[in-house]
Amino acid sequence: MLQLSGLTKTYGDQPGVDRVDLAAPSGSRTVIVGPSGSGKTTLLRLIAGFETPDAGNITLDGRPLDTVPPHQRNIAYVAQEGALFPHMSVAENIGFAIPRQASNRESRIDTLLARVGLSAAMKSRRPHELSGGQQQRVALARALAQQPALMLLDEPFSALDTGLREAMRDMVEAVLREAGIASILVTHDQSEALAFADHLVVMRDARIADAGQPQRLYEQPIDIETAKFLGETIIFEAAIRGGVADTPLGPLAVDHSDTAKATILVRPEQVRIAENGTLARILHSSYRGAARRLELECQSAGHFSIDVPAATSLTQGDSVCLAVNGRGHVFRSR
Ligand SMILES: Nc1ncnc2c1ncn2[C@@H]1O[C@H](COP(=O)(O)OP(=O)(O)OP(=O)(O)O)[C@@H](O)[C@H]1O
Repeated sequence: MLQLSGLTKTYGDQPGVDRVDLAAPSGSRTVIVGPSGSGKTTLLRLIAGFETPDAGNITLDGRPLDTVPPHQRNIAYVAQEGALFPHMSVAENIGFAIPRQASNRESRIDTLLARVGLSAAMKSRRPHELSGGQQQRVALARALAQQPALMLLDEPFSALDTGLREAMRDMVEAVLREAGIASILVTHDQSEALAFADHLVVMRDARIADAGQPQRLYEQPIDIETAKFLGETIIFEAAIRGGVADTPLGPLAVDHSDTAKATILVRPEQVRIAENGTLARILHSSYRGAARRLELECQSAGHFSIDVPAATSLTQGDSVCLAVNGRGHVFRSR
């Protein structure tokens, strides 16, 4: 189990990471998301030991890491571009952390290659003879060869295109799960974060803005900024009476006690077209293959977009009635 408490790192007068507390149980998958400059990479580099904290501490399985150099931390690091040794073959890269004299060295390299979905024919290739996705697979195999307690993944899929990205993400998740290795993944991509994480951390201005189970963060984010960071939003103010908010989209059950004025979140996918309900006008309709996206204007709930079946006959200028599924979320802080 990795434990961070009060972890702080400042560059001049610029906070990199500010009083961060975090626990990652063994075998867990933590994802850190946040806008550029929010401190994600700094946090990973502190954990890896590439940076020294100004305050706070890091323990792994109860052992303080303050004075432990990076290569003795039992932590592997996979960077954005893989950073393979260019002059070494695939086999030599993967075998880097396996002692030369180990009798099972070759078979371990073969097992790791297979585990990341690469054929044995790749063994003698150099990194420049591999695609971006293959290079990232080798980087992952090299990190797995260290048999770490914790794997740090800093935007490891960001150089790959969408389809490959998803395949790689699923592969990495499966491999780490099988090996029982805890991981901390940094990404810019909200959907990647929600898909990979069992614990999601949103960073902002060097601090943790919100953390918890991905579904909780998506449905019940702590504040408007976190809500917007994790997906599209419809936000309005309304009074709550008897657990029901009187909203521009009609009466809506909410997760908060009664108050005269609350700020409420609804996700656009909760909104559907209904026989009757709140009137909205279609400003724009665009075909997206699997669905059609309607950009709507609703007098008091503003502009937002919803996806409907692609075959719909609704077009720009039409009026529709809207209803909301599920509950609205009331922000506790703003
Ligand atoms: N070596 C450094 N020297 C000075 N300032 C730094 C250094 N590394 C990071 N910072 C600053 O610390 C803050 C956090 O940077 P960090 O790279 O951790 O953010 P990030 O969330 O990983 O951003 P990105 O998503 O763009 O990679 C930024 O304001 C950055 O300018």
